Amino acid sequence: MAGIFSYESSEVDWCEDNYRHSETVVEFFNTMSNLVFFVVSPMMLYLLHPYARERNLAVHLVWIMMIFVGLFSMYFHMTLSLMGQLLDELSILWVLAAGYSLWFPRRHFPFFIKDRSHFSCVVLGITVITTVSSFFKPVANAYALNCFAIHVVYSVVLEMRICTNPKALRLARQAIGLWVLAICCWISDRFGCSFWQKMNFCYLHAIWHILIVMATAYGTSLLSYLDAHYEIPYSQPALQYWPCESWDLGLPYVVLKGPIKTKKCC
Ligand SMILES: CCCCCCCC/C=C\CCCCCCCC(=O)N[C@@H](CO)[C@H](O)/C=C/CCCCCCCCCCCCC
Ligand SMILES: [Ca+2]
Ligand SMILES: [Zn+2]
Repeated sequence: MAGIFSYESSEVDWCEDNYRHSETVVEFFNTMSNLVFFVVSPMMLYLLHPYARERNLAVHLVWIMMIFVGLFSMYFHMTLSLMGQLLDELSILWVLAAGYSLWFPRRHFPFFIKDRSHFSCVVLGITVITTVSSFFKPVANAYALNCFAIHVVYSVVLEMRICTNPKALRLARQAIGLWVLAICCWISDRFGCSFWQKMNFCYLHAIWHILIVMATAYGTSLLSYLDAHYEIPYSQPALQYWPCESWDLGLPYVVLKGPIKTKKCC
């Protein structure tokens, strides 16, 4: 049991040189780049609050859980322990599960699903089974997670085929663009390490952390907008960017321009 906590007990080792910048932190830049989770998550919690308050406060789960993903990812790169790897991957799995339960478009539900609560129960069941399976071949977990990510992108593409809002279409292109850049960095770090070592540039996994957090911010704002558009249309949702609304640059979020049904407490 103690073995899974020991340094370098994971089979996974990223391209960055181990112990190059510190004796206690195995991969320094991969560890520190996770600080982006602690900056972006509270901002997204704040920016999406009006939509969450009107629709369902459970929406906040995604960005609260993202703080834990950042923590576990830091622990993983700091130790490269098997425990760190499992915590990192399982926390991502549960964020994906929360995202699917909240935002997977109702019109794509399989025929046997009655409503969103039924869908969430099925997602919960699949997530529990996947969590148990993840202990059998941990080295395969990241690939399975990337397959889920491809399905998320595919669902977004399907939604965009019927979407006519130019701001939402632009946001979808930005989100998918960020995700493509992120996954190229992840794959290149995994499989092209000898090349990047020759170039003396082993920071692609650290760049992946930053890009995937941004892709998630863009993706979750888009999915929140689509959800509000279909489920609470009276609230007249619209997309905006913080801090640079005029350039459509920064962190995207949903504003509600119509009447609000929930009571304002303060
Ligand atoms: C309709 C479905 C809605 C789903 C909502 C999307 C919720 C976002 C889910 C996950 C957040 C990603 C967090 C990334 C953490 C990175 C930590 C990390 O680097 N881990 C690696 C080890 O250090 C590990 O090898 C990585 C494994 C692969 C992770 C796959 C992440 C999936 C990201 C999905 C992003 C969707 C973007 C949508 C764009 C249109
Ligand atoms: Ca390494
Ligand atoms: Zn990582």
